[in-house]
Amino acid sequence: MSKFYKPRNNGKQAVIGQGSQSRAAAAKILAGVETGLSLSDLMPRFTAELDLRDRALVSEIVHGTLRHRRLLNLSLHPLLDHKLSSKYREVNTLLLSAIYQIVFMRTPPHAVVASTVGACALCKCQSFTGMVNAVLRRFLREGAHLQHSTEEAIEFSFPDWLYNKIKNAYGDKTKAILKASNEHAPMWLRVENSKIGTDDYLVLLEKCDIFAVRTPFCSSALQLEEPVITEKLPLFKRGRVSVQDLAAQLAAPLLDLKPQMRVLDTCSAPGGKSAHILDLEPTVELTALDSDEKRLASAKENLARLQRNAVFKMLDAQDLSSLEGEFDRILVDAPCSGTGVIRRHPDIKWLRREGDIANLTAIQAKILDSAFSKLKKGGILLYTTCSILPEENSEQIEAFLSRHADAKLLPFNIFGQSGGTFQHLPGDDDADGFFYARMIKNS
Ligand SMILES: C[S@@+](CC[C@H](N)C(=O)[O-])C[C@H]1O[C@@H](n2cnc3c(N)ncnc32)[C@H](O)[C@@H]1O
Repeated sequence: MSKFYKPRNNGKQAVIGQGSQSRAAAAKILAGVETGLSLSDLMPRFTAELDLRDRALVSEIVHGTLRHRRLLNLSLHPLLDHKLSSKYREVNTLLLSAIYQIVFMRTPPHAVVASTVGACALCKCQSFTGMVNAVLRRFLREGAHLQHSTEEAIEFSFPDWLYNKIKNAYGDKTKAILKASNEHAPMWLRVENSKIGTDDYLVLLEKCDIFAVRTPFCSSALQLEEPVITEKLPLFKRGRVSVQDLAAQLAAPLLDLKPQMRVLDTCSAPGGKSAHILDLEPTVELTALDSDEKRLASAKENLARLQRNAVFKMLDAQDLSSLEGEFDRILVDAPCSGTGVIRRHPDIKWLRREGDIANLTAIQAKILDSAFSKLKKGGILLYTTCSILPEENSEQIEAFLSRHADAKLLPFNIFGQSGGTFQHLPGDDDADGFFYARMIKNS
């Protein structure tokens, strides 16, 4: 007997019921992640035809299934008599996402089964309709229980290599980090305070029945009670507000900007911190670089919405020798593992490979060195990542300081604490995981 499920043509036509389209889109997106593509590429591609409600449903199914993938697999595995060939990836992702909907979303089981069975045809696997139906019915018959594991990496659905790195770095705090990384992230706004006060914007939000709270850590930040689409935010199109996590909003103020300064943002796209720099000090001469053409275009678009100007350049920041002159302030918001923002991008858990980390740390070190060579004496370089791994953060900065005798840490206060570097952990203060290091070049 074959080890794999065989497609069967049993002559039955699956009924494509209401909701099948969104289930099929979710299954295709999840299968795409398994082939190494990111959610930011896949979501727009597979949800373009759906209305806003279905898009939100697909997003919830996809994010949740990725958050709990190992546990869902653990629960699915005993229900399968054979393996599913990778040729029929969508069958597997349909089943995983159906279990997610039944257990975590508490969607009525009959609706999940009907829409998932109907989605088989839309995923070009109608020959698996009977099998999908049988597996889900068995899951329900046997109590619809999620299997659990005593292994933390499985229980919190992290790949072993990443779990081990986090455990080595954080010991007892590991469980809290994993738990926070699997939770829904709140939506934070950054009010453009050079144009409108935070309290005034809060009033505008309330008039639109959108409720938000302030934080003691940052005067421009508002945390929404419920996420909304940006189209619903008052004056969004007119550039009075941006969506930006609290931890990211705490970066630009550390640059201690002054009027007319020359400022370099080495890794600027999609422009979140460039925009904040220009809001804090609109008179600075900002050069915004990125090595990715498409992403740089999105930074340009964002700054245009905010009615800000910068000199944009597509450039690999590992070699800045072509850039003229020196800068008073440099931000290196480096490409990183993204391990501090898994709660927003759960695909990171499955897309990153252990070997990526050494590549990233090498690139970060080169960007830091080339950026420092462009810093004026007495100038400030701010290094940030949305990573929680020491090799990209504290160890990276230790190595940098040992290479540059003319660099020294410049202490700062953040989240009520002070130091020359700061590692924020995901979920603390309702913000993302983020690392900050501020250096000054000796004059
Ligand atoms: C963390 S993101 C930057 C986010 C941005 N600072 C913001 O606040 O919106 C890192 C960026 O670095 C860019 N990048 C990666 N390698 C680079 C390199 N060698 N030189 C310049 N930019 C690079 C990526 O394309 C990506 O846009």
